[in-house]
Amino acid sequence: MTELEKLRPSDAAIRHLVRRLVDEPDRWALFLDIDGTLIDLAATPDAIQVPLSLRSDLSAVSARLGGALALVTGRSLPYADRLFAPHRFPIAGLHGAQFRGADGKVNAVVETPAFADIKLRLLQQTAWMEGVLIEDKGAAVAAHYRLAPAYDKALEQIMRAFAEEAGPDWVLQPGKMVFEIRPSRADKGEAVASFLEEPVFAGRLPITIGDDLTDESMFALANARGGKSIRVGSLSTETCALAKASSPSAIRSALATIASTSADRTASAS
Ligand SMILES: O=P(O)(O)OC[C@H]1O[C@H](O[C@H]2O[C@H](CO)[C@@H](O)[C@H](O)[C@H]2O)[C@H](O)[C@@H](O)[C@@H]1O
Ligand SMILES: [Mg+2]
Repeated sequence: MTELEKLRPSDAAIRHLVRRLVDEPDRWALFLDIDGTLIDLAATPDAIQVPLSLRSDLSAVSARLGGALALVTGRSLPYADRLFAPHRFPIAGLHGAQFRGADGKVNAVVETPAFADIKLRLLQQTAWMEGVLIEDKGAAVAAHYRLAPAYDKALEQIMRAFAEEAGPDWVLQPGKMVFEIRPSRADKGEAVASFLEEPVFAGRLPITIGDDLTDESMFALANARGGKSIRVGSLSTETCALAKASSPSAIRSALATIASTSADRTASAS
């Protein structure tokens, strides 16, 4: 059974996507979220598993698209790079606040002493909440409650207060079993807009694929530019994505198919 045949009937948008990317590799640019989109969610941030083939499939798809593939993630740049080493893709980290274009140049918000102090006090104030994990990402911080769901409201209150104290350069970013404080300078939509100004991406239509609230801004950007937006997983909240995919596994199957389909075998992908 081929990777495409493994897809569920509800993954029609993914089959269509594969056809588009195989048939028209010069027309599209691909923007991919990481957690919950490329990689299955796990109990803790460090418990994720990156399938070995995903790295090489991403690299092959990127080559096929002439390099017009970028990762757009809430993770920090160094963390995301480690996940896909030895490959290094154009990437936006911290939900858009860190940016490395196709030319390799990095533009990133740096943490201030005041923000470092907030992170320290956040650790102290949540130390009693068994199961709550604080993920220090430099200029952003995430408070995870996947292992302690009873603390969601208490944690939201604490994070809201710290986000307010941090001032207008930071903003509260809710996500899947997590509250984050991230730089407000750029969101994922603005990051995708910046990529589209680079020569490698310019003139192409954006395809954005994500699974969470933070991805809504890049869905909206893709919709406004005549591209495609795909939300992965079950929809517990409203989304402006125009299509859906059942799971990260469906996205990986699509990438594997594109990676292994040579240009003269286009017809077999449909
Ligand atoms: O924008 P993304 O690439 O999807 O990153 C969003 C956040 O993902 C991570 O947290 C989420 O995934 C964890 C691992 O599966 C899971 O344990 C957690 O509950 C999820 O919220 C990551 O830890 C964050 O830093 C990212 O911002
Ligand atoms: Mg995600």
